[in-house]
Amino acid sequence: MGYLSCKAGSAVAVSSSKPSTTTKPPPPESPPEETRPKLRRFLHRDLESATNGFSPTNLLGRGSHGSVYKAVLASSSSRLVAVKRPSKSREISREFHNEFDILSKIRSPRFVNLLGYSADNAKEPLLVVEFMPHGSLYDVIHSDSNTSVAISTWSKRIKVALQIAKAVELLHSRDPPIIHRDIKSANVLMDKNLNAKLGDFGLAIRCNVEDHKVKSTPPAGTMGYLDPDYVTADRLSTKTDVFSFGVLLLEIISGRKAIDVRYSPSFIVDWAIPMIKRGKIGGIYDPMIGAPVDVSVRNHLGLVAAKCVRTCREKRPGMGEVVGWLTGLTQSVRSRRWDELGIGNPCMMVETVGSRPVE
Ligand SMILES: Nc1ncnc2c1ncn2[C@@H]1O[C@H](COP(=O)(O)OP(=O)(O)OP(=O)(O)O)[C@@H](O)[C@H]1O
Repeated sequence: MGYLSCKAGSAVAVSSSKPSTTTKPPPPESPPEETRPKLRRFLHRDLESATNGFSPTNLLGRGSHGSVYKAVLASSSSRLVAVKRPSKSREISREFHNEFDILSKIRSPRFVNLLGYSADNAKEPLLVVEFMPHGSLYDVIHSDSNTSVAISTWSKRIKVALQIAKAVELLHSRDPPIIHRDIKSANVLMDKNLNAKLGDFGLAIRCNVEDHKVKSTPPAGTMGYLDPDYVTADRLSTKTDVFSFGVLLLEIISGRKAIDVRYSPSFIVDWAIPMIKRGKIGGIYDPMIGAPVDVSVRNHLGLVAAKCVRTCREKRPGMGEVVGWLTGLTQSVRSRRWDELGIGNPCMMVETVGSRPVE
């Protein structure tokens, strides 16, 4: 199983299970996976009035890069959008421009897409992105809202995990590949039909064409999701995102936060993997909805997450494989076909998870 390392000058090794866009075009009836966006340029004053002067009542949330506001575009039949307004630090403004740079080149139903921007002189730049009425997956999982109820079945949770996996796979299969570097539940947003979309491309890096940037960009990401193997700039690889996705999958499975100091161990990986190794995989499932009834689904869903968070990045799967497994899981909620997928024996896998001694 190959993977892409972002080490400067390294060759691109491609996942064997990755679909090739040249040999396997999507069927004509399906929406295009990815196209180049047509962006609209807005006047700053129009976005200011669309957000009621960046009113606190329009505030959707704050992140480390700035604030996000709900806006009504009077010029587009009162369309709802989200306006991202950066904070003033130089580092943040670099992330802001990076997000524009990445999202202005790609568009997919799997992403929170860029719709437009404002770049008036003497005013701060603004990004206009799709409005996601159900907020972040983090909020959906960790709050007691009605939307939490909407993802309280295993078929829905696996579907959400698959949608995120497909979004990351889409980034990794670009030429040149894009590494997101900040996969986490707060960066997955839920649309009106509770479909999961990947957002926040502020830390994303395009490999190879940006070798100089890869070399000079120190490791970054979010504590709790960060690959322990990504310790220096040249250790960046697509497997960095695979690790973060594995943490996110454990979060979806267990309903626990990536780091939760109310528990010991507080890190979700240190909590879940020993349990899987001891053959107590049922213990990692969200007690709010109980473990999947189907033993095959119960074993393999946790196993997919465990494979993604392996300490040795070479042993982690590529996102193409993860998509294949989760696709199989969505089907095997109804029919058992795990043996055909060749994921292997869960017990064998447990022996090789992480760097801890084999039990
Ligand atoms: N397109 C959107 N539609 C609706 N709500 C959004 C949208 N984008 C962001 N939000 C809301 O705003 C909050 C802050 O988003 P933002 O991307 O600024 O930060 P974050 O991802 O939560 O944190 P950080 O930037 O520190 O990683 C999100 O948690 C979400 O609730």
